[in-house]
Amino acid sequence: MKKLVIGIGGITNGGKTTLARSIQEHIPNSCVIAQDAFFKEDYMVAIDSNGFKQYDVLEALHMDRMMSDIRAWQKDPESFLISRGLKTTFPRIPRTPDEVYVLIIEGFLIFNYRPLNEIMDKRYFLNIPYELCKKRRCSRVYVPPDPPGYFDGHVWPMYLKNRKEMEEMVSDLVDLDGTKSREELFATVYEDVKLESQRVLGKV
Ligand SMILES: Nc1ncnc2c1ncn2[C@@H]1O[C@H](COP(=O)(O)OP(=O)(O)OP(=O)(O)O)[C@@H](O)[C@H]1O
Ligand SMILES: NC(=O)c1ccc[n+]([C@@H]2O[C@H](CO)[C@@H](O)[C@H]2O)c1
Repeated sequence: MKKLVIGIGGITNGGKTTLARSIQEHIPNSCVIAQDAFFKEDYMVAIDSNGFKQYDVLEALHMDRMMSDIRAWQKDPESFLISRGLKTTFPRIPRTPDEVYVLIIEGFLIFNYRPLNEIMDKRYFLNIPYELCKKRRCSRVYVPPDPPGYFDGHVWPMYLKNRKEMEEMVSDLVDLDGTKSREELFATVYEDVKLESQRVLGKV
């Protein structure tokens, strides 16, 4: 059985979730683990001197829990897919040498966390400019909702800080222009993931 782990990271509202889901829908035996599902409960998140909840830092996330889900997938991808209610195309017996299970790890701080970084075979980074990011973010409702001034007071400065840290840790990111259409982004990454799967199988 072969495995492929891809990371779809990037700026908030860059389109990570949209892209990850569309890849998952089109690649058989794939699944998504999304970092946003691991935010700590509101009362556990620190507050800065301006009263802003510090959500855009690794400390706001249960990274240990995220890693244990990932380890469960690594140990037995087929059972993991079944446990998530996803279909597998491979029969349990007999196994064929052409099986590739694909894990898509999606999130805004996935490349800043070393244990996660180490297990990814391919890393994509979705980026959009400040104005578009602010516009998209302001049209979304998070739980809890962003308080007034949150984007410029917390989200953007943290993005700049996290991005700098990430650039010191990883060098092989594939940059994706998040201003492109959903279809164009999907097509680019889909073709690449298919190629990576062939590579994992030793066919290219
Ligand atoms: N290629 C695109 N073109 C235009 N709008 C898009 C595109 N991709 C996603 N969107 C829209 O932008 C918003 C953010 O998308 P999405 O939730 O996929 O981003 P994200 O990076 O996962 O955000 P988050 O910061 O919550 O993690 C959504 O309203 C979505 O419909
Ligand atoms: N619990 C949540 O999902 C949550 C709560 C508050 C803020 N956020 C924001 O999610 C983004 C990453 O997708 C970050 O920029 C957080 O500010 C998420």
